[in-house]
Amino acid sequence: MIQYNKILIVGCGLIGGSLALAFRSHGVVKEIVGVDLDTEGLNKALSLGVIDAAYSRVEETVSDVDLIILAVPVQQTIRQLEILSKLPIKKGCIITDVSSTKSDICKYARTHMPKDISFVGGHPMAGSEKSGITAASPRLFENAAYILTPDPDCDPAAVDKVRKTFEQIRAHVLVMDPVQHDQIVAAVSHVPHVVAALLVDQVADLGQANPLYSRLAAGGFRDVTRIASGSPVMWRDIILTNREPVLYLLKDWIKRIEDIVNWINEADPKEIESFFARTRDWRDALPAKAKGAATHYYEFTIDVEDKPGIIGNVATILGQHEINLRNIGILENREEVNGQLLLSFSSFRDQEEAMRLLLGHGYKVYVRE
Ligand SMILES: NC(=O)C1=CN([C@@H]2O[C@H](COP(=O)(O)OP(=O)(O)OC[C@H]3O[C@@H](n4cnc5c(N)ncnc54)[C@H](O)[C@@H]3O)[C@@H](O)[C@H]2O)C=CC1
Ligand SMILES: O=C(O)C(=O)Cc1ccc(O)cc1
Repeated sequence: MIQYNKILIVGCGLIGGSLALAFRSHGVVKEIVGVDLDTEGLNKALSLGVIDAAYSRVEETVSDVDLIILAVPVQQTIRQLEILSKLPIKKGCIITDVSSTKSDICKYARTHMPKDISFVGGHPMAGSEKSGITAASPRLFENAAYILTPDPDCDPAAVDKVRKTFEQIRAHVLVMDPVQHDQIVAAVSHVPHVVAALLVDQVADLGQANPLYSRLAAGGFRDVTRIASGSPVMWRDIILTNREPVLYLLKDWIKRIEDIVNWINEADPKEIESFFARTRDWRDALPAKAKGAATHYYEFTIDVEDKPGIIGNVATILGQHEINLRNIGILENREEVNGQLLLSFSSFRDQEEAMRLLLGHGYKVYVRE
């Protein structure tokens, strides 16, 4: 079992916060310190107990940490590596990152980082369209692929330690070359993001002249465009650091769009049906989504006042009655949902019992569909 004395998380948002929570719940670390430019988010991470101490710059806390996690947008990750390369880092400290693209970062680390610092590039294939500490979850990485892209010259003991660290939070670690990584994620993540944004852009333009477009944008449109709600800064950096593979695939798209335009133009039923049949078959054959953070079988929300200690209060009520709370999260996006605090349980019995208790303590309870 891996246990670090002190981990530094640079960027206490969705991914940094989720890693901190997962490390805590799996005994990976004794103390977690956080750095973030956004003081509001950083203070929230501190008051929620996600981190033990908060700093505004890495310089203030770096000297005695054993593992540094860079969880900031891609271009900021490179900037942080530059800063770290000039600081007195503890001997044996390992640096890893979580950025969605790997070639530029790994190239920078290989050419600029001191040789006695082990940098192991990383990318958890788990996340969401939400940002910030309030969207963080300790179970985000359970059953998710976690890709590592170590340099061939990196100390194998450091790579092994990083692998074991992420396995301990129940992720499935895969080691691959950064260039291959970027080509694959361009197809399964980056181009889909561009396409989702294009779909939204088209309907948004049409909607300017007619509000019925947004009123009728339901079901399928919402499913296929969910990811377009992601952080614009994060996605800007991803696209700008993976230009070649993204451009290659978008040019391929133009050809594919031309094919579909031709089949529709020619009213070709055979081609149109066979296109929908082969894409459905491939989609249906994808492995079933593993049970992870996104799957909460028994959950409800409650209304709570925005004051310190409220989460602790709810957790205490449930803990005193030995109800196993699986996850607790603050909902920022209140669309179609009553209640700000989402509680998830492993069983229907726990959910029912928790609802009864919290109602008894005066909380307003809302069951989700
Ligand atoms: N959102 C997702 O689903 C996933 C994101 N990633 C990668 O994880 C990284 C972080 O993304 P999220 O956690 O989603 O974003 P986020 O926006 O939730 O968190 C990023 C945090 O970094 C802070 N930050 C930005 N620049 C900084 C700087 N120079 N110094 C200190 N703090 C700084 C921000 O204030 C923010 O709190 C990105 O590189 C992204 O590509 C990887 C997998 C999934
Ligand atoms: O919202 C989703 O479903 C995502 O796919 C999130 C995501 C965003 C960026 C990544 O590099 C990895 C995962």
